[in-house]
Amino acid sequence: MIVVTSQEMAGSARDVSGPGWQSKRMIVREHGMGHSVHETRVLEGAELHLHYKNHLESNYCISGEGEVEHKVTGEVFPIKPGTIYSLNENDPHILRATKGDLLLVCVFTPPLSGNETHKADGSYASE
Ligand SMILES: CC(=O)NCC[C@H](N)C(=O)O
Repeated sequence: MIVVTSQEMAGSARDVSGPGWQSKRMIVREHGMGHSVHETRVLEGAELHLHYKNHLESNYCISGEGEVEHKVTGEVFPIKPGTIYSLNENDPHILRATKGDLLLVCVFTPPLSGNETHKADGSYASE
């Protein structure tokens, strides 16, 4: 069994941040689960242009409010506590935190190794 706490992740090599976000990679590739699970905070007012070309990602909102815009279709979906959105087609998107920090439980497949930050195109490198 694998047990990891947010508290022990704080300040570790798997506590990673970028412009407007911070993420604790709690379950990662080395755990062998086939996915990674992160506690992600997107700071209020942040607008992230993301395109996970090499990964599928789901995000479940715990607190805060925001929206996710599909860059191709132009659709905009509100995000509030209890909302999950899944980028099942490697969808290019814009994530906005509009009211408070967005606190998300984030799942990546295939799993991240834990120390990734975004490339210029909004993706993470493949393995
Ligand atoms: C929602 C999103 O993709 N935020 C950026 C950080 C990412 N969730 C991660 O955990 O690396």
